[in-house]
Amino acid sequence: MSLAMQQKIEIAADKPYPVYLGSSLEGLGEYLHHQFDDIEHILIVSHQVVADLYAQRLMKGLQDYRINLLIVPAGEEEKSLDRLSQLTAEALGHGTDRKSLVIALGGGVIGDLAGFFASIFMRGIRLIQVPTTLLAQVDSSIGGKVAVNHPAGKNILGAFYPPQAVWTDFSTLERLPWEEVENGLAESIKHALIADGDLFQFFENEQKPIKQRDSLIWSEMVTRSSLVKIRIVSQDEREQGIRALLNLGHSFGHALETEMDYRGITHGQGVSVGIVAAAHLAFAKGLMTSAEVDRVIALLNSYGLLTKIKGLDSQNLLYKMQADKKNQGGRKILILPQGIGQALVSKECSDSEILAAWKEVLI
Ligand SMILES: NC(=O)c1ccc[n+]([C@@H]2O[C@H](COP(=O)([O-])OP(=O)(O)OC[C@H]3O[C@@H](n4cnc5c(N)ncnc54)[C@H](O)[C@@H]3O)[C@@H](O)[C@H]2O)c1
Ligand SMILES: O=C(O)C(=O)C[C@@H](O)[C@H](O)[C@H](O)COP(=O)(O)O
Ligand SMILES: [Zn+2]
Repeated sequence: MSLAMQQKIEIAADKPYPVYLGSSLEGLGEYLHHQFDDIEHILIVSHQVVADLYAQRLMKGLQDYRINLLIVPAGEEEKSLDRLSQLTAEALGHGTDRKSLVIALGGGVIGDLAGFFASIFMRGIRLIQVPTTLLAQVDSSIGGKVAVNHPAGKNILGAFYPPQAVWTDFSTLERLPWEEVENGLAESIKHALIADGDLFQFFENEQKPIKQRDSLIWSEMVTRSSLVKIRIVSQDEREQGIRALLNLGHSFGHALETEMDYRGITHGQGVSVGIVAAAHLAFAKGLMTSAEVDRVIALLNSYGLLTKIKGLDSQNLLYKMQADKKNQGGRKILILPQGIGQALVSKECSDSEILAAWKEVLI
């Protein structure tokens, strides 16, 4: 995969920040030198596998800084208060102070965990997101949501904490295992379904080059999908309105993840099954035709994404949905697709309609 030209896109927010698409890991040091004159110490938070692949390249540009690399075990279950506490102890042991910078080098788990750590350590220290999974590049690194999970609810403890910058190097996706690509595709297809019908068609038409990891098509896929997220969070940083659409599939997906104790299911798989459930609910509400529901399921299936799940109880899952952050006054609020390329926020879904949607995806 060759390096594409770097593109800088500014996110409109209370504190605007840039997303650099198609940048190079080696170039981050020069950027930091140029932007900040008061950083001496950097904490890089990563997984071992990612550090083995990319820490050296990143550190090439960081020779003038005192660097500590903190390794977090991989897995959604590590996005926890326990791991946050462990990170805090390690950071203090390394003399981290208010002028230190955190670099989150990894996927969404690292971005959310290290990001939440940065948001609360000494009441907040600076953060740069360096996303290395497809999911993190198109979704989690953008928009400032950071969090850890709780046994009773996904991302229940968190913050809106914009980074100083998002530094996206497409070449880090070269060695990403296909099952992790699938997780990113779930969110990318979600972006297409809620806001960009042409992107949905792109996913339908470009299956071969996407599966073959054609570098130009991948750059286009990451860029177009990131642009959907950038456009939405720039209009509504704190989810007062349109940003909620990015939660399509998540009321169902988060319930699955919580019910399974964040093990044996990935976030992307939960989202993929959740999109299917939301599409069935949208059909029941007259918002989608059955042909459109079939089109969504066919696209997810064509990339090998999960569209049904075994061995779970719909009543338990309905109960888990009570922890959804979109709910108001005990009423469930769901995001429903409206055809292909549009979505809406629905406050009108009854428990029996939601249970019926669950039954469509449970086997
Ligand atoms: N903050 C947000 O807006 C937001 C958005 C979407 C998802 N999320 C969160 O993101 C998390 C899921 O993120 P994810 O799907 O990236 O999973 P992940 O962070 O667990 O990464 C998946 C696996 O890929 C490995 N990996 C990472 N980069 C690699 C690379 N370049 N090459 C090879 N292996 C690599 C990791 O070590 C890990 O084992 C969930 O916790 C979800 O809630 C947050
Ligand atoms: O950025 C957002 O807003 C999203 O909803 C993106 C989601 O893909 C992501 O999983 C997010 O972390 C979910 O947010 P939450 O508020 O439901 O925890
Ligand atoms: Zn998500």
